[in-house]
Amino acid sequence: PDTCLCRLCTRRSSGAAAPGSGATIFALSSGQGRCGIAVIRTSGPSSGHALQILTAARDLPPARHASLRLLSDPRSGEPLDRALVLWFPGPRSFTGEDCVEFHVHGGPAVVSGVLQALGSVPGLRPAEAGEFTRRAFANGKLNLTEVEGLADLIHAETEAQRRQALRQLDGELGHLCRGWAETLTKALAHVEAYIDFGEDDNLEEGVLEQADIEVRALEVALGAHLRDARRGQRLRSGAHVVVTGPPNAGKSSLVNLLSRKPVSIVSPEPGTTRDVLETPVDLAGFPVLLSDTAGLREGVGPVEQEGVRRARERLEQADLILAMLDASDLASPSSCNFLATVVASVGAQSPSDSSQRLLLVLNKSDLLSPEGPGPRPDLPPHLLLSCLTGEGLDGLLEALRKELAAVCGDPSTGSPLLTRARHQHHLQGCLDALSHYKPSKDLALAAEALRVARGHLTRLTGGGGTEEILDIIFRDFCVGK
Ligand SMILES: Nc1nc2c(ncn2[C@@H]2O[C@H](COP(=O)(O)OP(=O)(O)OP(=O)(O)O)[C@@H](O)[C@H]2O)c(=O)[nH]1
Ligand SMILES: [K+]
Ligand SMILES: [Mg+2]
Repeated sequence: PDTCLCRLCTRRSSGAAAPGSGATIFALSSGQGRCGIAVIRTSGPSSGHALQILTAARDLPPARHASLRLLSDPRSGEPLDRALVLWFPGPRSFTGEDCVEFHVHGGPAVVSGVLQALGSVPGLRPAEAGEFTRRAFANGKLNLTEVEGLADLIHAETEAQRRQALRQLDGELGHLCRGWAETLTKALAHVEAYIDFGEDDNLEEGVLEQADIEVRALEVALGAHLRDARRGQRLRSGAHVVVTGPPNAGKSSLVNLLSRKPVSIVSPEPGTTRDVLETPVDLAGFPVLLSDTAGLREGVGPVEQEGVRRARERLEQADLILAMLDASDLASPSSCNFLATVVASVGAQSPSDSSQRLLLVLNKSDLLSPEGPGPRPDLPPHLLLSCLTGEGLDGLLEALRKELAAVCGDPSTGSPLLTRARHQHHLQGCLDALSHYKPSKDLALAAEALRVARGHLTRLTGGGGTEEILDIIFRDFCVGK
């Protein structure tokens, strides 16, 4: 253990830290740069001691109460700042260890002065990225899906992402998995009892049948969640929305309007956009990667032809297609061709399969004469818009919100989403293992299938997680988190 020469050092930490957690770590936990208040945290057995040294006080402040204290450098005695300090003795702290928070004035000199003072206290060292959360996980304060939720919450950029991350941090997904794992444990107990006492009369009737019913119900539930899997991942990393249509329909005008910046060149010349231009936008609270593409037409030069090829390629990856036509030009060959190919082929898919979705937008509504006949009566469902006047934009945004809720899943309702490929992998593994559960054939193999299936659920929430997985997940965190 670290020894301290400081005369103030009258007691060690409250001893609540997990055994073997080792060093006490410290870091700036609020953002870098000049700010009103900066928060510096410590975690580990020497936290209380560090607080005593920096406040030159024999006693620790009352636990979990903000106290105003003068902080000074223990080496020179020089005052550093008048700050709020909070003392969180373990295990009732974020990491489960003894923790201290210093709320100091946010000037760079104050922050670096306090960090240096902490670094001079024996037993303290700067924290590595994600180390606070890692300790919280090691001490059972958060399970793995909650850690992922916290990482997502820190990185959330849109409303829907924030809601989803908060739900995961609240442990909804972990709770669901634990319930499923319990079902498997019970079924396993029944099968094992049957293996041991199968011939006995003492065994309750219908033990195996009950296990069977529960396992089959679990398979149905897992299947339903897996079908939702891509939605949660889209919510985390952004849904692909691709704007397509014949040349000059106003695709680039719409992309600029939705992203509120001049992403693409707009001009009266057909064939202006050639490359695929991708921009991240927040559409109605959902994270979206919006792609502008070349107008679809044949018989053009090689460069534009390559643009059309790229546009078609990008179209295949779209979660949601914004199909755009010039409302004043619906009879043209390029419009008819577009309706007959792209719009008809996506529209023909059944809406229940989770493949692509499409919104048909008729732009340039300002060019339609108020008395004249509206758009063709044989058109599929569509929205009228004018990128020029902004008319119809609210309706389009509302339609987009509905479509994106279907594409990404609605994080305010419904069951917890699987936001990562890791979640999908383990649920699929669990389901695959259950397909080998056939107690009528071989009881020992059936029991093994239940064990393997349960193992996948446990690993999803971090039980028996390997260091490798932990490294990948904690890599997302920054220092001080
Ligand atoms: N009147 C009117 N003109 C529009 C509207 N939207 C776009 N335009 C005009 O239509 C022309 C083509 O617009 P773009 O946004 O470049 O069309 P595009 O579909 O991206 O064209 P390509 O990239 O060449 O395929 C430009 O002159 C725009 O100013 C609209 O709502 N009303
Ligand atoms: K154009
Ligand atoms: Mg364009």
